[in-house]
Amino acid sequence: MNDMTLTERNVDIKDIKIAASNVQVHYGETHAIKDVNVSIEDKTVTAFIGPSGCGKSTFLRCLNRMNDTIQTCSVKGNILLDGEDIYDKRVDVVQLRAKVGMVFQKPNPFPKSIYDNVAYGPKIHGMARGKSELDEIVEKALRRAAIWEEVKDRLNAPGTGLSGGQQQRLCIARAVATEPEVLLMDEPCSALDPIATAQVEELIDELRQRFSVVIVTHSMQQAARVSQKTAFFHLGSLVEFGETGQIFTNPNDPRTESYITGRIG
Ligand SMILES: Nc1ncnc2c1ncn2[C@@H]1O[C@H](COP(=O)(O)OP(=O)(O)OP(=O)(O)O)[C@@H](O)[C@H]1O
Repeated sequence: MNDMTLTERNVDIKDIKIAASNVQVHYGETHAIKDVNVSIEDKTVTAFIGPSGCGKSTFLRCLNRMNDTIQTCSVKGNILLDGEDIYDKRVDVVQLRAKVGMVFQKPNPFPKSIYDNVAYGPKIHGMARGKSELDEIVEKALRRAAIWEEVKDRLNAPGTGLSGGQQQRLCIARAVATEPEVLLMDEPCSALDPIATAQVEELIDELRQRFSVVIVTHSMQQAARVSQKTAFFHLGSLVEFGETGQIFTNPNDPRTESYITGRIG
């Protein structure tokens, strides 16, 4: 993808959080991702869009090695986080996933209390020296996920007892509690009503002040609202990547244009 080289996009190398090159993904015989090159910038929301089955989620899962959990899946190519190869044999995937957190399509709180959902990651990563430090981390994460006021009086209640929108914000709190550098979100609003969606979108905008967010979405309105960069995938290839405004108003590739005008999808 020549239009994404650093020089042409005028992006300083220090602003690149994740650099993926020549990424290929197979599920057995299925060639799901075909030679994808993309640079994800720091403190930016990047949206992955494209028709169903084009490989958006597969590529997203490459960025924190979530595909490792799928037996038939093989990932080739190079993915660097701050210049370091995340597929290097020496990389501890648990640490990697704390740095590159993930929020899934369906809210999936653990069958534990609200407090324990958020405290779990910081505990296993030894981030707190005692109970009061852990309490602070939990409160900070719940505040950042804009759900503190709603749950502060029932931290010991089960996370699964919250509404869908609250559960998703709890999952976001759980993901931000380990102080990630990148947050991957796979259709985070697809199970939410418009009010909860608006809350999560507002939150995404706040989160990007601190780190880079990559969001897979089927909603072009959502991509246009929340992202600064957009990547359009089609049949496993990254067809076009650029400023969100440009992709939606003046795409370079006819396939992007067909998708955003509703002719393919
Ligand atoms: N676990 C899996 N095993 C086998 N094939 C898979 C698996 N997950 C995805 N695929 C295949 O890989 C391709 C890309 O799928 P992927 O889910 O990444 O697309 P997507 O763009 O995220 O789709 P959607 O928008 O429908 O969620 C598809 O052909 C899909 O059938």
